Amino acid sequence: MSMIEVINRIPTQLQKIGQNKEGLKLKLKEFLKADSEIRRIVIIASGTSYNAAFTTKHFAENINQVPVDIIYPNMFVHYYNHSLLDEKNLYIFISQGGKTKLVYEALQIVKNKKYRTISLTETLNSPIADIADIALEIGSENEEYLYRTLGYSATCATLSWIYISLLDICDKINEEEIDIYMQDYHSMIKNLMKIKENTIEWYKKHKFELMQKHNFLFAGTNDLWAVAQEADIKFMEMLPVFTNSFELEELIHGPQNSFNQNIGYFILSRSTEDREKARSIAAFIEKEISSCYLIGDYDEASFNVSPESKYFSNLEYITYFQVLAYMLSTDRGRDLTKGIYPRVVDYINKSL
Ligand SMILES: O=P(O)(O)OC[C@H]1O[C@](O)(CO)[C@@H](O)[C@@H]1O
Repeated sequence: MSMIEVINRIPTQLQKIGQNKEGLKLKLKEFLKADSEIRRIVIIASGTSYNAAFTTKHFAENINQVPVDIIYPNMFVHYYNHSLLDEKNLYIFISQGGKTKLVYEALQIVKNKKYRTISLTETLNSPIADIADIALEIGSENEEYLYRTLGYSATCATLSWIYISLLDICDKINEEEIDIYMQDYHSMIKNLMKIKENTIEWYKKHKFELMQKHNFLFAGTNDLWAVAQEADIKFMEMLPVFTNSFELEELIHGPQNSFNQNIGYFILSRSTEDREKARSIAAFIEKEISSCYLIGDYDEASFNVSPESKYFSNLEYITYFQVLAYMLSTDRGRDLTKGIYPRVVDYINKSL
């Protein structure tokens, strides 16, 4: 099974996640029944799992009116002030593999305090799922590659439905409003394969230029910053080349000094969010340094994602980068079934 087939499976899996929303809500309701007040949502996760939490943070904070903190497991276990842990918080531990050592240790810390814990893993048959108060599935079922594409999109989708369910449990949303989210979610799902096809066409025209780049840089604002961060990690682990990502404005607070023509630049933007800033930075890079690809929802963009969704368009944007990472890594001759340095585990092991 090639990775593009995994990417092709994303719409079906997202569909299933949407269909499971009642089951998800019931599990959460049963768990939270005694006390549904949530002061903060605190998420502990690494890599792509962290990026999925980051991508949906803005949505969660807007609809639930509850702050969402996302903390790397190592920071949480060793350097976080554990006296800040609060029984009114909801702690979510995400690990697609279900056995990331520090996510497990972080969960143990919160569990020892008897505070509320939820795990999100690919399978419930995993050490992290075993010790959480409630164990939820991400919805990726069985992703074949370690370089997660389906897992990222599924984690974003499941988190979004968790956030909508939390509103529902507290009677802060009615059926019609839930239906608006569901229709919008389906519009996103329906558009993913079209974006995939358009990306392949776009890639054919830009392949020569992209193959010459030594590094890549991604920037965006709001949730597109999180998508930029996920694109960054995909290119880094798959192509593999060294990459970096920035919040849009931060791009010109230092990084611009290191720009050169060997870097491929991607600026993610929406017409409603900092469009002029994105255009100005792209024009600067394009005229002074090298090609800069504006990835947006408008015609002047180098690639128009043409998103159909209002609330879940980040999953439309990431499709472009998932497909591009696959195309570039394949054309560079990368075998995605193997890590570049499997011997790393002789030095340090991240898994239980
Ligand atoms: O979600 P998990 O299984 O804890 O893994 C964390 C990260 O480690 C990787 O598997 C490898 O870096 C990433 O793909 C993933 O995001």
